[in-house]
Amino acid sequence: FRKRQQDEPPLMNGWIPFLGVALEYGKNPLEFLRSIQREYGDIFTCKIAGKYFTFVTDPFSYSAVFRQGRNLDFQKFALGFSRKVFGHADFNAPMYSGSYRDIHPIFRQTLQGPVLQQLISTMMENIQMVIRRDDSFNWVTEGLQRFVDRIMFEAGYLTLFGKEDEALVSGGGGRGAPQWLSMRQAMEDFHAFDKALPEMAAGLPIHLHLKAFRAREALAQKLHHRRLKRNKCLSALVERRIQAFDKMEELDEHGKARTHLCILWASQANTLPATFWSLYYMLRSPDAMRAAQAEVDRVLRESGHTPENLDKPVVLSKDQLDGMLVLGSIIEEALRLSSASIMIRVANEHFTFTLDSGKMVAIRKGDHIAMFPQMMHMDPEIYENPTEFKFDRFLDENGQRKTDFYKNGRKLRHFLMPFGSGVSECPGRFFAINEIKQFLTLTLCYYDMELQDPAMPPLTTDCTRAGLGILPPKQDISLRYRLRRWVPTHLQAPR
Ligand code: HEM
Repeated sequence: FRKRQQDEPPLMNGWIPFLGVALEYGKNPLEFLRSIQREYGDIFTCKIAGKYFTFVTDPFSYSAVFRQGRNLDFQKFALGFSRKVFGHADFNAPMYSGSYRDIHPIFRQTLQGPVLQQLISTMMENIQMVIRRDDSFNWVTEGLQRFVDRIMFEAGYLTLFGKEDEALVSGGGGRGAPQWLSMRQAMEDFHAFDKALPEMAAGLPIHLHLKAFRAREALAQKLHHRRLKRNKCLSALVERRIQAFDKMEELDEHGKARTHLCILWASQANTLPATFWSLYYMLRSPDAMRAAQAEVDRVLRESGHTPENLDKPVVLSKDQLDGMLVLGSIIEEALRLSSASIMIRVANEHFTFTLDSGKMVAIRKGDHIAMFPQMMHMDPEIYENPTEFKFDRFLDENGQRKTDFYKNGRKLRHFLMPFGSGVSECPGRFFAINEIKQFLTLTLCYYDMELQDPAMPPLTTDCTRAGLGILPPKQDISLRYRLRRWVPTHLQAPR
């Protein structure tokens, strides 16, 4: 057990060798960290599974962490973690680290700025392609999570990795079915792998999780370069990464495929539950439904969806989606309630860290600095009744996006961080918000939807995701829906 040195933060060694406080932390990180914060203040160190994590819990001090770029490293931890779970090469090693430095910026270059429009247009087509395959004009019941995953997994996958050539998939015969069947299998594999991820994050080798291991390898098979290169409409992100990894001669084909698996996971693992919560909270709140439906109707009307072109797919620009502030607020509120990401940096050197309060603490080389924004998202001083869903929490009195939130009478710079912040901030965040907006818009346009049992007590989250992002619900819930024969609501007779 390590001893606390002078000027170091309070230290929680726990009483179990190696594990430290891992069990208490893993059971419910939010409650555990809150209780330590109450006792020891805004900064403290916990031993978790053999490593030392110094938690910075004061949101005003987050900027001080982000300013420590020289002393605190993000890549080392992120690449080490990703290598462990996805099984790709060690890109921290000298033989790869030079070339990998050129690969990382591809995220920002292909997921942000003007190129985003193309990604959004493809996603719009793909969501509608999946919805239009549906023929449930009579009421059907399905798990809400299943409904969301079925549509969003396939649409998101095809948007990034392109569509397989149907003639090749079906041996030249069938139309349509093989692509979706192969997507359904990929979705099952994705869930089998993703479910085991928290345990792998805690250190369990994937080989002890045979089902997850097989699922990971099956997914990687689909992402071999020779197969991806045959696909139509590859995203710029995947195309550029294929070119870059092809230049790394040391990597074999399966090793390259595993690097694409990281992208598949990053693009789906948080988006699926975030979409689930956005739709769930919207359906539960009559006020949210009314406001969202009015916004969707307005935008559809503006983009010319008239009775003459009802059979044509809905097309919305990025600007139109950006202007959908009610949906934006619903999504941000759902993210606030369900996000439990942990942000981690590793100290390159011994250094002194100065908190916003002016207090100084000594940080040891090799220790991890951790931020857990869920503590801020659930702080009643910042968000009144923090466990309640308020669809317009992120709208001001003029209906614009609200950005002023306060603690101790001071305005917060960081008040909502489901996507992290600083150097490691999620590069896919703009795409993610847009694709959830597209999903909500299109499901409101194409379906009548209601929860089977609206009076059921609110779903709770499963709080054991080891800081890996958006928490899934503890269980699924039944959704009733039927297609509306492609008629946008503003063109329907009042119901
Ligand atoms: C609601 C959906 C999403 C949420 C909540 C989310 C959240 C996050 C978070 C918390 C991180 C790590 C930040 C950190 O460690 O500080 C991250 C990283 C990342 N995300 Fe997202 N994400 C979402 C969707 C997406 C999508 C759709 C994509 C891609 C198309 C994507 C691509 C990535 C990538 C590539 C990284 C790693 C960045 C790096 O290594 O620098 N994410 N995301």
